[in-house]
Amino acid sequence: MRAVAGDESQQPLIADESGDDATALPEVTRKQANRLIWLLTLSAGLSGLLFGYDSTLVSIHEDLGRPLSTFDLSAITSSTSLLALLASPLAGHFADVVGRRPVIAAACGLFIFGALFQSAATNVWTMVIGRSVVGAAVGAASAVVPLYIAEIAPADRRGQLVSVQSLFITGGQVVAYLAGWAVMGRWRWSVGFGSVPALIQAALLVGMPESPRWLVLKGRDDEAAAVFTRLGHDDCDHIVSQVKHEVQEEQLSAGGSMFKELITVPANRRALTIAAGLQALQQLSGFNSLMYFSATIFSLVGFTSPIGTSLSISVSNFVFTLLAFAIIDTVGRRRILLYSIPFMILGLASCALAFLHIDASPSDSMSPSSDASAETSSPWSLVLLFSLIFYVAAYASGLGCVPWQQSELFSLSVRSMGSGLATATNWTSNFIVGATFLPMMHALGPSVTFLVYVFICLVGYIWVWRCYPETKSLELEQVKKLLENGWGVRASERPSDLNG
Ligand SMILES: O[C@H]1[C@H](O)[C@@H](O)[C@H](O)[C@@H](O)[C@H]1O
Repeated sequence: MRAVAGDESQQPLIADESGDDATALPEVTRKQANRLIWLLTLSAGLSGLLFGYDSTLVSIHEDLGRPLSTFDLSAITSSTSLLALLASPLAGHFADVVGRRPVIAAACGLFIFGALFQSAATNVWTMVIGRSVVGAAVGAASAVVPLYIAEIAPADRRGQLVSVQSLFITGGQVVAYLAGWAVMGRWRWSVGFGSVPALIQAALLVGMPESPRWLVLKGRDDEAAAVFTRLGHDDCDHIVSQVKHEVQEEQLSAGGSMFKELITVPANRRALTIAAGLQALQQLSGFNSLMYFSATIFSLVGFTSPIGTSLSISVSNFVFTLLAFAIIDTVGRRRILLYSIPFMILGLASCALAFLHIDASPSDSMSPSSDASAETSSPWSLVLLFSLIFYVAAYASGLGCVPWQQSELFSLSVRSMGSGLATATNWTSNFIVGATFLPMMHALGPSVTFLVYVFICLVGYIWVWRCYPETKSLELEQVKKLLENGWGVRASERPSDLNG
């Protein structure tokens, strides 16, 4: 357990919220609180399943009134990420004004509506509208769900609980591949199926309490204390007054405007730089080019079952997210990234090498070529497959998961706006990678394209090493202190320095 140097007023809060303190509660109460925290995490995390499911490419081949052109396909696929990037900062704003829970509920409603609308689409433009509605839901949920989970989680399990969302996302991507396969072209079923988890979530939302920290922010202290009690804190008045004190301090220093506070207060500005930087790095390292185009890549290099091979990418992504989930609170966020990014670089570099030996000339189509089975895979194609899986494993155990811890970096009064802006950075970068991957493959060739991602990961590694402090086990209220006088990397690496 840690305290920030020189800040005596934080000490009791740390004791209140630690896992140790929870053991002081009667066993039954502690178990009930644990169960509730898990239930809330899983209910909120269901949005992640929809995020993963809906952010995967839909393969629609007919049935929309005309054969689909490349333009139609890109409009259908990019509408999701475009709307997600617009919706996430808005969701951050509304999560501050009306609360975290109503925004999760609104996203849930949009998921249901969007899924049904898509499955009834009669032409390209109605499909684009359906995808856009789902995109807005994905954007809102991806900004607010990790924030909600971080605000209800005990400090020592926060990393793991927030990572549940990543497990759901990557699980949703596997299910989307499997569903696409199982329905074999009956895409109306696969898009409509997206409404099922959303309906389950709608039912679960009825019993979901508002984030107690947001309640304190809005002066609803009694309600906040009641939620903290249900979450297993035994001295709720104390934690409420600590969070309140924090809010008052922040409001005094910023003079009212949330955006001004985010940009002008140095600790907040650093938090935003780290959160948005990590999200940009997650996307610009190129992972989603595999998610979206791996079937195309595999058909180019002559694999007989490109879709099956692509499934191995999404399954590896899911399996290694489990690893991140298991170790994030013990190894820590920063250390996981410092250990895993070098392996990403290695994987990408050996992909670039393999491509040098493979005759892969990209075509205009985004769909895997159907006569790929005519070619035979060379040993270099196998090297490519293993390198890609290696890269995915390294990505999933670090960069795929860690940036979603973003909300812990922000102090309460700017947390939702900061998380919204960082999420918008994720979707903007996602859009850039989706739009540039195939043109880069054409213009630069596959080897150089992969070397570009190597370069981005190298720069990202150095930046993480210099600027991203370890936040594991710190209270949300403490992280702000860490960022007050610099990036806080040294202080966070030496727990003894943090014990005032
Ligand atoms: O954390 C998730 C996860 O890594 C997904 O697999 C990826 O598709 C998303 O873009 C990312 O945000």
